[in-house]
Parts: sequence; C-alpha cells; structure tokens
Amino acid sequence: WTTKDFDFGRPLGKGKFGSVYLAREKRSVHKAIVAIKILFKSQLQKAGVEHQFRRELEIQSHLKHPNILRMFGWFHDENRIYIILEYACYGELYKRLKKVGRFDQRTAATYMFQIADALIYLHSKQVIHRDIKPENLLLGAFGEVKIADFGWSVHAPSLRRQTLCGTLDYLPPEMVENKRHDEKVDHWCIGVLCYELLVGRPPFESQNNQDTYKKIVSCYIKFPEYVSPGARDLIYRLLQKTPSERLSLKDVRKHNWIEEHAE
Ligand SMILES: CC(C)CCNC(=O)Cn1cc(-c2ccc3c(-c4nc5ccccc5[nH]4)n[nH]c3c2)cn1
Repeated sequence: WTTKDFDFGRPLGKGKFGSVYLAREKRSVHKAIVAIKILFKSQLQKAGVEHQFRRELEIQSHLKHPNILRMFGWFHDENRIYIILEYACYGELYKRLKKVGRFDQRTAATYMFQIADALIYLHSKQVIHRDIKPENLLLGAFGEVKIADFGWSVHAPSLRRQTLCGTLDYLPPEMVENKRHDEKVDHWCIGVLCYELLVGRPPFESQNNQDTYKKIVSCYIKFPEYVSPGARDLIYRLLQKTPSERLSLKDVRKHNWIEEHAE
C-alpha cells in the first residue's frame, strides 16, 4: 500500500502520536471506506516506543472479532507510518454517552455482553488490559461496540477526562497499590464501565485523585436509586478488591441482568 491508493477525507481524531483520517481505497470495486491513522516516526523514536509499537502492530494484526476494531494493515513512507483501521461509522461511544447522559438497561447490557465476548477472545490469546473505558470504544454500523485500543493516545476530538494521563477512574485496586496485575484487571474495568454506562459517570469519580484512590481501594460504591438490583449485583460481582473473586467473563455473559436486558 501507499498513500496513492487512498483518497483522504476529514480528520476523525487527533492525539499525541498522530491523527486519524477518513479514507477511501481507490481501486477496490466496493470503494472500501477505512480510517487511516498517521504516526510520525520521529515522535515514536523520541518517545522510545518503536519496539512496543511493533509488538502492538503484530498483536493487532492477528485480532479478528466483531467487537474489536480491525486493523487491516500498515505501510510507511520516509517520515510517517500509516495504519489502516476499520471505520466505525457511529463514532465514539463516549460522545454518545455524554449526549444522552446515561444509557437504558437494554443498551448498557448489550454493550456489556459484546465487550465480555471480546475480552474472552482477547484473553484466549493472552492479550490483557486493553484499557476498557468509554473513550476507547467506538460504534459500528449495527450499533455494536468496537474496542479500539487507543493505547497510542489518539483522542478523537472529544472532551477528555480531566487528567491528561487518562482517567484514574478505571484503575483497579491492585494497580493503584502498584501490585502485580493479571487479566482480572479487565474484569474490574468492565465493572466500572457498566456503572458509567448506566449512571453517566464512573463510580469512584471525585474532586481529586486522592479521593478517587481511596474510593477505589475501599470499593466504596453508591448507586442512584434508578439502578436496578440486577445491574447492582453484576457491578458488585465485578468490583471485587480481590482479583480472583471477580466474576468470570463467561458468567458475565450469562448473568441474569444481561440475559434479561441484552439484545
Ligand atoms: C499500534 C497500532 C496497532 C494501534 C492501532 N490502533 C489504533 O491506532 C487505535 N486507534 C483507533 C482509532 C480510530 C479513531 C476513530 C475511528 C473511527 C471513527 N468513526 C467515526 C464516525 C463519526 C465520528 C468520528 C469517528 N471516528 N473509525 N475508526 C476509528 C479508529 C485511532 N486510534
């Protein structure tokens, strides 16, 4: 591939390491629409992340799941690297959540099922900690959620959380306390996500980082009265301080609140 194979359209997102553009592949008979992320080699070199980046490229090129944003390939020229990504036509879940305030149980349960399904797939390939949070989720043509690993901090133009290093709200206790962590961090994150999808803000949000940390390590959760008992049960079973006690992803998919509300 080269840039000459594509007509570039509007920017879809901008960030520290690069920006993402809408693009159409010229030759394909069905005029494939894709998102192309452009990274500058100099910036990757300056940040000393080239090898990590290659590893990420390698991992992502083998991932194929309906709820994980596809990476179709990549190419480079003298100064830039171009990553050909799936175009998610309904954009950022985060923006939609901000717009509607909070989702109904059917929407939230459907997204939770899809993300649990994607994580089962990822964990089966020994891939963890995909940094599940609304900013990293996009929406496909059928309203399905797509995990886009923005680890490369390309934030589409939407108001980011208050701290630039990414929100602390999603950090599990073992990471707050700088202990070893395993794939169970993802179980914690989808517990935080489920709360945020239903309430419109994360459960441990506070004025400052210290208070957020305190709430995280104490697993102190307050629910607004409209959160149903079924949703509370699922969230409690995921937001367990001890990683091994967190609900398994297969049990998340089978949880009665998910069974009752997911589409
Ligand atoms: C190291 C490398 C393998 C990382 C590859 N993964 C990424 O670069 C993660 N990433 C995905 C994107 C991204 C951002 C936006 C979109 C969009 C998209 N669709 C939109 C529709 C309406 C409004 C905004 C939209 N953004 N589709 N696909 C995207 C993909 C940016 N970074």
